[in-house]
Amino acid sequence: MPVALDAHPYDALLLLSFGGPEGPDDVVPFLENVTRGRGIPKERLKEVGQHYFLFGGVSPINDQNRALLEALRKDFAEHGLDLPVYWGNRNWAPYLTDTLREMAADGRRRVLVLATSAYASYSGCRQYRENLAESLATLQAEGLELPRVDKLRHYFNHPGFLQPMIDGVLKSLADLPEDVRAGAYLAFTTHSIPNASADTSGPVEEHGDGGAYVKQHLDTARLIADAVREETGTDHPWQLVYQSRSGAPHIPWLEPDICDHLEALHGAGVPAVVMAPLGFVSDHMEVMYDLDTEAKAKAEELGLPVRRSATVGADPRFAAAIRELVVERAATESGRDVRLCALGDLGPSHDVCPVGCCPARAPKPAAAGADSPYA
Ligand SMILES: CC1=C(CCC(=O)O)c2cc3nc(cc4[nH]c(cc5[nH]c(cc1n2)c(C)c5CCC(=O)O)c(CCC(=O)O)c4C)C(CCC(=O)O)=C3C
Ligand SMILES: [Fe+2]
Repeated sequence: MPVALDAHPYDALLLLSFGGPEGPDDVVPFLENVTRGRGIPKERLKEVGQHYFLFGGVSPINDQNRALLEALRKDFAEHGLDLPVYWGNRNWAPYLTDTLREMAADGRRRVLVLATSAYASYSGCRQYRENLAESLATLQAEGLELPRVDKLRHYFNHPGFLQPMIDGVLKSLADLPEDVRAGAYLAFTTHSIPNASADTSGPVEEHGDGGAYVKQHLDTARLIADAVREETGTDHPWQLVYQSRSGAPHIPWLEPDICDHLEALHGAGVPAVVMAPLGFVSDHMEVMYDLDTEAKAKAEELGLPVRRSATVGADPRFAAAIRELVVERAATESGRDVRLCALGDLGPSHDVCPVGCCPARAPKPAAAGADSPYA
C-alpha cells in the first residue's frame, strides 16, 4: 500500500466543465444555455449548430470528462488519496447546481474545484466562479447547508499538463513526410477571445498590458517548443495563433486565425505545419471542427501538409498532476509550507483569484475567490 496522501481540509473534488449536447435534440437547447445573455449573433449560432449536427449532434466533451473522472479516481486510489470526485457542468447535464446539491446531501463541507480550463480569462475562470455562486445561491434558497468551495490554481505550466502535449507534437512531427519534417513550423492554437477580455485577464497588476491570457499561453508554447527542440535537435519556428472566434465582426478578438496563419505560412514557403491546440484540455468540438475539419480543409486546398497534435485528455500524467495540485493546496490550506510545482517564466499561479480578476462586462457575484460572498 502506498503511504496515504492527505486532502484535509478538503472532502471532495468537483470537476467543473462546459458540458455539451449528447444527441441532435440537445443541440438547440444547449446553445440556448451557452448564449443566454451573451449577445452572440444568430448567424453564428446557426453555424455552430451545424458543427454539432455534422457529428450527429454529439459533443465529444462529455465522454472526455467521463474518461478524465475515471483517470482521476484510478490515480487517487493508486496513491491512497481518499477523496471522492464529482462532476458538474455549466451548460448541460449533469448540471452544476444538481451536483452541488448532491454533494451537500452527501455531507461534503469543503470542496475543491477543478475547472477544465488551464488559463486565466473570463470564460475560463471567472465565469465558472459565477456559475458556482449562482448554484450556491440556489441551494441557499432551498435551505441547504452550503459547502465551502475553493478553486485549484491555473495549471498551464504544470509539467503533467505539458508533457503529454510535448509527446503529442513529437508524434505529429514524426508522422509528417520525412522530406518536409525538419522544416515544419509549429502553430500553437487557443480559443480567441475579445481583445478587451484578454487585456483585463488577470490579475492585471501582475501581468500588465495584454493581460494574463496571452502571457500564460506564450509561456506554455515556449516550454513545449523548447522541449521539442531538445528532443529532435531541430529548431521548429513557432507562433501562438487563435481559433473559434465568435461575437460581432466589429468587436476586435485575438488574431491571427489559424486558417489565415496557414495561408501566410504557405505563402512564405513553409513546407509543413503541426497545429498544437494547447488552449484546450481535450478534443472539444472546437478541435474536431475548427482544426480537424476546417483548418485541415484549408491546408488541403493549399497543398500544405499539416498534422494536429493531441490534447492532454485523460492522460495519466495529467491525472497525476491534478493529484499533486490537490495535495499541494490541501497542505497550503492546512498552514504547511509547500513547494509549488510550475515550469516557465511566470511561476505558480495564485491559489485565490484576487478582487477584480478577469472582470465580467456586467459584474455578478463569483464564488471561490477573494471577492466571494460565500465563506
Ligand atoms: C476561452 C474559452 C474557452 C476555453 C476555456 C474553457 O474550456 O472554458 C471556451 C471553451 C468552450 N466553448 C465551447 C462552446 C462554445 N463557446 C461559445 C462561445 C464563446 N466561447 C468563448 C471562449 C471560450 N470558450 C467566448 C468568449 C465565447 C463568446 C460568447 C461568450 O462570451 O460567452 C459558444 C457559442 C457559439 C460560438 O460563438 O461559438 C459555444 C457553443 C465549449 C464546448 C465544446 C464542445 O462541445 O466540445 C468549450 C469547452
Ligand atoms: Fe467557448
